[in-house]
Amino acid sequence: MTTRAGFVALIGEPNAGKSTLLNRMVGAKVSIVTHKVQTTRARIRGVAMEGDSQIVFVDTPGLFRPRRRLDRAMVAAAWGGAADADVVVLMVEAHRGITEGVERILEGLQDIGEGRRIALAINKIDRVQSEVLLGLTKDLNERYDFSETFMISAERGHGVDALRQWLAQELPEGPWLYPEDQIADLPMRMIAAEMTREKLTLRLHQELPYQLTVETEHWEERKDGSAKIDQVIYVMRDGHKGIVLGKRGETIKAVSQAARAELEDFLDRKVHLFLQVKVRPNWLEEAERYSEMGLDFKDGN
Ligand SMILES: Nc1nc2c(ncn2[C@@H]2O[C@H](COP(=O)(O)OP(=O)(O)OP(=O)(O)O)[C@@H](O)[C@H]2O)c(=O)[nH]1
Repeated sequence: MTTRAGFVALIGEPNAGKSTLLNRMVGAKVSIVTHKVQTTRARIRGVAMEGDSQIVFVDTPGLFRPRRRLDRAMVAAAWGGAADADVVVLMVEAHRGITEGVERILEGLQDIGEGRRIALAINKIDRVQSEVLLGLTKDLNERYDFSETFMISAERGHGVDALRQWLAQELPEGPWLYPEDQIADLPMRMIAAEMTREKLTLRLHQELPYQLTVETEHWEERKDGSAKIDQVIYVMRDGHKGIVLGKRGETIKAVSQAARAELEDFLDRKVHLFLQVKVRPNWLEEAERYSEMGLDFKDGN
């Protein structure tokens, strides 16, 4: 049997549908989808098996114009992920077409495209008429010579199998990177932290977009089959702590319940989730935090 294995980077503007596509291809909720933009802060990978190929997905943060230092790290991470990948898939939203952001990514592709397979996936085709789609396909292929174009709806699953099959056959021959039986629990701690962060983001809306981070500190498998998970929510200021806790602890309680329910669903067993809120000032500026969030692709990690 000839096995294949390699890395696939999904790139695109924030909200393009990268997480949704990743979840579909991997078949489990490994990367968190919310309606807010720029939610994918960490490098979260999922692994999909397709025939004899093992596809390791790198879900990059949104590529957007850097503003703060963290944003620059995110952009570097996004391109770093693409530059390390065997195959890159650029996702473009069908109804938005060639935006300024897409233009910038197309320019960036010129630098990393050398000797790499780059596919175009026009996503959200459920939102446009076919004439629009054909026009967009033509325009994009005139600007960049894509190896292949796919028209997909990540949300509805249209075209996703074809894309996954194509990716599988494009990967280099070689041994699998992860033992098949380990795939499911690859980044469990990270997934769990992302679930809590998603619930916080949904609950707090505009109040605290970036200034918090969640880490899973402890994970204990109990004899009765349940899991005890301890997480810390780090905020930047004392004032933020109060917001996360809410009046009489209502916010944190609701977040904890929602996250626990999702974790139980995902793990298919009982979960005891303990959340703590701690202040860690200036974490945005701490370089080592970047690496914990998986943002330093280039440093051999
Ligand atoms: N109509 C439609 N909506 C979609 C489709 N795919 C994704 N979406 C929606 O688009 C929004 C963004 O999807 P995400 O998967 O979070 O996008 P992302 O590219 O990972 O976003 P960032 O994490 O910000 O980089 C969500 O509300 C999805 O439900 C699709 O095929 N059709």
